[in-house]
Amino acid sequence: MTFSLKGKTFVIMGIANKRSIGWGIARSLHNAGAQLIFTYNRDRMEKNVRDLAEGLEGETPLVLQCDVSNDESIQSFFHAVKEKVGVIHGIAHCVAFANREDLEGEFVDTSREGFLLAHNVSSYSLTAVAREARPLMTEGGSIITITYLGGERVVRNYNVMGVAKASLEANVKYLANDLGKDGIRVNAISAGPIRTLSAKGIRDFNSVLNEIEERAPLRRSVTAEEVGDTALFLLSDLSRGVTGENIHVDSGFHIIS
Ligand SMILES: CCCCCCc1ccc(Oc2ccc(Oc3cccc(O)n3)cc2)c(O)c1
Repeated sequence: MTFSLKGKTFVIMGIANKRSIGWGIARSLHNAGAQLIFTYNRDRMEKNVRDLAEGLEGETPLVLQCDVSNDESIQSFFHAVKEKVGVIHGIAHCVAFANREDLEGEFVDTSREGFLLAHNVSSYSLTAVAREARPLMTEGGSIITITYLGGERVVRNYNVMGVAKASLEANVKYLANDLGKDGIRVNAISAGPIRTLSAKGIRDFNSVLNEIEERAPLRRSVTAEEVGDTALFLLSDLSRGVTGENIHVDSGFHIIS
C-alpha cells in the first residue's frame, strides 16, 4: 500500500485562490500523481481556479461549475464528470458559507434564514455531493471535508458556522455508515486557523491565530500544505481502515483547554 495516486481521479470543490485549503490539497494530490477535477461556484472565481489549474505541470485539470447549494447543479456536474472521466476515486469537499452578520455578536441572534443558509452550504452539501458521486465511485474511494474546532466547542464569533460544523461532523459519521458497504470512506480534517479568503469573513481572526502561536503544543499555526498532506493520507490507501474519523491538523491546539 502506498500514498501514490497514479491512475486515480479526485474532485476538489471550493478552491478560491492560491491560499485556499483546497489548493493545498490539490498540490499534495497532484504531487502523488492524481488526476484532478476542480469546481468553482461563481463565475468570478472561474478565472482564478482555471489559472491555478493551468499552472500545474502535466495534464491540466478539468474545471467545471458547481453550486453545492443547488441539487440540479450538483447533478449536472457529476453527469459531466461521468461523461468525461467515468470513474472517480474521491472528493475533497472544501466548501462552507455563512452570512457575515452571523459570524459576530451573539449566536442567539442568528436568523432562521442565516441558520439554514449556513447549514445548507456548509453541511447538507456534503450529503448531496456524496449521494450524486456514489454511482461514479464504482472502485470505492474516499471523501473528505474540512471542519473546525468551533464545531466541537464554543469559539467566540464562530457562532452559526460552529453549529453548522457540528452538523457536518455528524454528517460525516452517518455517511461513513451508509457508504462503507460500497468501499467508500468518509472523514473530516479539523484544520487550525489558516489565513484564507474565507477567514477574512471572521471578526478578530488575527487574535485566534496569535493564540495558536502562543498556546498550541507546536507553538505555531498550520499551513494549507500540511492539511493537504493529511488529505493525501485520508484519500489514499494508507488510510484504508479509517472512516467516520475527524483528524485535527491544528498544531495540537484541540487538546488545550
Ligand atoms: C472565530 C474563529 C477563528 C478561526 C476560524 C478558522 C476558520 C476560517 C475559515 C473558515 O471557513 C469559512 C468559510 C466561509 C465563511 O463564511 C464567510 C466567509 C467570508 C465572507 C462571508 O460573508 N462569509 C466563514 C468561514 C472556517 O470554517 C474556520
